[in-house]
Amino acid sequence: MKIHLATTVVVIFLTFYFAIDGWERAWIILSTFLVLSAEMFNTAIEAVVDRGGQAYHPLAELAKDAAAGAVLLLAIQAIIAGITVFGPRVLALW
Ligand SMILES: Nc1ncnc2c1ncn2[C@@H]1O[C@H](COP(=O)(O)OP(=O)(O)OP(=O)(O)O)[C@@H](O)[C@H]1O
Repeated sequence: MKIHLATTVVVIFLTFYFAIDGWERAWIILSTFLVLSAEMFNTAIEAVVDRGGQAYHPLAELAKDAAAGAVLLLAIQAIIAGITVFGPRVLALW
């Protein structure tokens, strides 16, 4: 979660540094906050599962793996958004 929050601060800074606006900024901010939200849901699901006990259970495994998978999918989407929006601008600096 700390890594996600630090990344969010950096990404928002970059949207100002590169003067990104309109739909591109909306897409970047949406992607960032979706990852944060998914991480919070993941944490909530982990807490509920652990509250039920630490013993191995296939449903506990399914719940944790699905929640972690959701975070991974949205993180991949956010990386694609970042590369699409920031990539050409970073390359233009060289
Ligand atoms: N009670 C359980 N029963 C079955 N499998 C479990 C159980 N607890 C954890 N696991 C398996 O271990 C994996 C890691 O679980 P853990 O609770 O350590 O999550 P984590 O992803 O390491 O958490 P964090 O987000 O804090 O890094 C889960 O994705 C799941 O596959």
